[in-house]
Amino acid sequence: MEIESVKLVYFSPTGTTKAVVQGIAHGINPGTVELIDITRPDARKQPLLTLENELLVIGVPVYMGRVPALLNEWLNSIQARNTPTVCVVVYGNRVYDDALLELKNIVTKCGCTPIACAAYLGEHSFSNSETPIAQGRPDEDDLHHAEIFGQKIREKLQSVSSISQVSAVHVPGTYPYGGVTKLWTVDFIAVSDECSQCGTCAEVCPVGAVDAENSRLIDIEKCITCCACIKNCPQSARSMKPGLVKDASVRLHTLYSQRKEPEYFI
Ligand SMILES: Cc1cc2nc3c(=O)[nH]c(=O)nc-3n(C[C@H](O)[C@H](O)[C@H](O)COP(=O)(O)O)c2cc1C
Repeated sequence: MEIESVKLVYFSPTGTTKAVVQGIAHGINPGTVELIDITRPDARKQPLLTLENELLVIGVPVYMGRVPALLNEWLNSIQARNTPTVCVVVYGNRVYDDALLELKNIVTKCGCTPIACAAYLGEHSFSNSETPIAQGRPDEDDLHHAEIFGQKIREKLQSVSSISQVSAVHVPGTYPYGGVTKLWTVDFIAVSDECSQCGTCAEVCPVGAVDAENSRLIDIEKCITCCACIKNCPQSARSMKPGLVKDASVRLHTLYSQRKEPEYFI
């Protein structure tokens, strides 16, 4: 099978998932790559339709060992017809639990044919200069790994003449899934006087939780604690208040300091 085009789909509030799937696409080296960034709420209003002659690469971060629940509706609405698909989860050096299996099962139900899956490492959303967790990842080695994985995907597809000949992929995980889908409802963002009300935080929020006129106003019922607003603030005016999320950051920094390596299944 020749790959003519790749649809690169990603949800990536702090950019690590995007970097990983782009690294994989680099290795696949197709004619064209269409980026489908589903991070912003507007982008998730548009359903995805794909066919057998396209390759779909879908990347999501791991939230509490699961596929982020806010993506369920959009992911389940994908309309595919035997589309060869690569499932990728990116996690912050703790665990990915059953998230990869969950993503694979969701896309299979939508008509996709998983041909390869992988779990990569990304700097943890809760990481900061005081309590770094997987800081700087994906790094050069991770991106090299992603490129090699991309080349292997290409070779796998080139070794068959139709999608029906592709061997099944097995990934770790069990069903019913472990992990947690309900995220914390927590008021954890401190905004300093450095804030210039530039509106970047509202723009980058994947769930529209930050008020565009007053960046101090955060709807904590909507907030998914992704930290995109903290990490993207041009004035570094946003940080974590003492409490649940900051404590988690300290705990993760202490418990998960040992470097984990990416894995692929093909
Ligand atoms: C609410 C939430 C839950 C998370 N749960 C996990 C987890 O269970 N295991 C893990 O290793 N990392 C976890 N992370 C970290 C992210 O998976 C990781 O930082 C990822 O690289 C973020 O992707 P992004 O840069 O594309 O936003 C969590 C992050 C958030 C915000």
